[in-house]
Amino acid sequence: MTAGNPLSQARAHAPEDYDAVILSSFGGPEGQDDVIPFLRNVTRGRGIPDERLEEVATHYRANGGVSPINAQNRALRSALEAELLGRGLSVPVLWANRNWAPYVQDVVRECHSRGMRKLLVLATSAYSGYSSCRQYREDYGVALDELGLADEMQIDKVRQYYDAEGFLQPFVEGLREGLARVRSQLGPDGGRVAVLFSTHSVPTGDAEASGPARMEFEEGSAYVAQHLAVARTVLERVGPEELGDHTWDLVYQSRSGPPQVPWLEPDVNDAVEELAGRGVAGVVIVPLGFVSDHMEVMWDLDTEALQTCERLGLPAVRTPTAGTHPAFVKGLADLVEQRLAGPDAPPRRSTCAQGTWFDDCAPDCCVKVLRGATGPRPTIAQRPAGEPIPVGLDESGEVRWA
Ligand SMILES: CC1=C(CCC(=O)O)c2cc3nc(cc4[nH]c(cc5[nH]c(cc1n2)c(C)c5CCC(=O)O)c(CCC(=O)O)c4C)C(CCC(=O)O)=C3C
Ligand SMILES: [Fe+2]
Repeated sequence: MTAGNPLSQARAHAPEDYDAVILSSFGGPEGQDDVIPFLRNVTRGRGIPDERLEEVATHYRANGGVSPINAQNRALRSALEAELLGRGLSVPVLWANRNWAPYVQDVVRECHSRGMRKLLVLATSAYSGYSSCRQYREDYGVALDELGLADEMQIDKVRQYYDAEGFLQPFVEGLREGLARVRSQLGPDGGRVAVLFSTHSVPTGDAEASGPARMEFEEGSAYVAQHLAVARTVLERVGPEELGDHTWDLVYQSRSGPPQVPWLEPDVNDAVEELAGRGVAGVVIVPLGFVSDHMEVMWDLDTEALQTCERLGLPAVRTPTAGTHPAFVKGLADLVEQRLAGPDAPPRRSTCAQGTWFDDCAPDCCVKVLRGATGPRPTIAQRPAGEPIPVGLDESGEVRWA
């Protein structure tokens, strides 16, 4: 999709003069004493069993109580600011987290006291869904509400960018290298290699609620459909020659929550067991759901899933996430530039979907009502009630609004 296309125009917010961009992330502990307070922040009001918290704490404890995510975000923040400056855009890039300092509410308050009134949020999360999109919108909606600043400040958010070239490219390169490494361990007779695209599992209810309520998606879920679309594009880019004899699947990791609540499956470890039973010779795990090699990648894939492969005698590789890959930093800068008032914004392009995702979500997009609440929490980046919302696609792939 390009700038001149009426479809992408309908999805796009008008350009604005933003005072700052806020790189918005999950946050993580910076030492042993932070681990439990961090996990309490993450799970507040969410019914994660205590045993699960103790279990997850060990992942952080084994790494000195430090999550790699904060260092990765500091590096991404400065790389993005430098890239924007290189394009003549001297907008400051700040950093804020949901679950650890610097907290969203503190950063918003600080921006306000420095006279900033228009902010643009860029989340470290590429897909649609409650945890990956709407919850970021709520972080800011709730902060504005609690600070009493909703009338004084405008906070917008960059669209979901799962289909952006810069997000995709590191996965393409990683899969190429991963395949070569696994095949070199398989020897001359080779064999079938399983490509496992791994993402964060979510409750099936969240998966089904992802995307505008009346739009239809493959497997009934925008979250799942977007991952499938990216996986297929990555495979297409790598090409049949380099893929060779292979099979591929979308698999899930990092499940939590009470066992009676259904989450997306199969788990990556179960998938590996099953493939071993079917005679697969090697495995390449592509962490498709993540933008950096944080704890969920380091532990759930590099420690657990690769151990499962080793136990089954399968040569296996986990490929990198985007991190601060130059293509990713450029891609994020393009997304920001498309939102800033200016003459030469790069065109909005999608590598794999029917047009890029919406800048502003419908009120019913990815809705989740938290336990004990009477309705959804306040959000930013939402189309006002009463405005047309996307309800489906016609035969030519154009969005229908009603
Ligand atoms: C979709 C999704 C993403 C990807 C999108 C995005 O990036 O936002 C993501 C990322 C992350 N999840 C992370 C960590 C955790 N997630 C938890 C719990 C949960 N995640 C969920 C979903 C997601 N999570 C859900 C539905 C829960 C259940 C409870 C709840 O609804 O909140 C828990 C609680 C304990 C447990 O794991 O059981 C922890 C510690 C870290 C930090 C890693 C680090 O420190 O390096 C990151 C980047
Ligand atoms: Fe998570």
